[in-house]
Amino acid sequence: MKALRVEGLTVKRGAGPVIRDVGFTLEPGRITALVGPNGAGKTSLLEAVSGVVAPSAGRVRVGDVDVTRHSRVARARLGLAHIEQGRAVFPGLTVLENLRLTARTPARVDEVLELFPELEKRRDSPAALLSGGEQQMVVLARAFAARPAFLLIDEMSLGLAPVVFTRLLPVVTRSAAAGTAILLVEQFTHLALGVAQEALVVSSGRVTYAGDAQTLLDSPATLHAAYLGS
Ligand SMILES: Nc1ncnc2c1ncn2[C@@H]1O[C@H](COP(=O)(O)OP(=O)(O)OP(=O)(O)O)[C@@H](O)[C@H]1O
Repeated sequence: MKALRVEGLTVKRGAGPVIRDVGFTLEPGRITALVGPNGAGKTSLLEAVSGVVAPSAGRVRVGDVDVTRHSRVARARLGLAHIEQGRAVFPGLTVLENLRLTARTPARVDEVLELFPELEKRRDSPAALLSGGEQQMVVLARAFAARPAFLLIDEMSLGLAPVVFTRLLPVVTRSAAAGTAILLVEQFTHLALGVAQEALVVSSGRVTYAGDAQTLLDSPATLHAAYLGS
């Protein structure tokens, strides 16, 4: 299976660069937690990888293909999915209808519902009637239904209580176990590091830590220093 490689990525927004010379690799089946202070550039980095914004320098490769100038749709065809911050369900459609929008086959819908037993029970409910946590599950399930090779997830916990968010994490782990490479941006740093194998800390647009996630969990001083940019 292919890896996604980011090299020397620089993104300019407004007055200047908000991402500077960032590089990392997403490997199949691995979860990378991307954490850092507010305004560090995490969302901008995801947007440059998925093609929402164009970088001013650097490259994004999917396997051997340089996708830096590819449209978002072209990247999606190569297996790159991006769940953006605040991404919503289609409220008037049932859970099943929401999933059918991205699933390639009816069998894929059934597979995804097996991953989300909570949704199976509500499959014929309009998505608007689900709780916030269940709606976020629909958003995740819709992304998984497309069986992406690479999945960028931006603050899945937004608006959710930590206890609800905790219920979503095992699904992310199962999806990685099925081969998806995942980049997980999260405000709940410790929860994200807890499910990830790799970690990237970004501070003021630069990578200040790249390596083992467990090391950051074990060393609050290292995490703190990376947040401060040292
Ligand atoms: N559309 C935009 N135009 C100009 N500047 C922007 C735009 N979007 C973001 N920025 C700026 O880019 C910088 C990085 O923002 P970004 O949202 O990528 O950071 P973040 O790490 O995701 O932050 P948070 O954790 O608060 O969501 C910030 O200084 C922000 O003000």
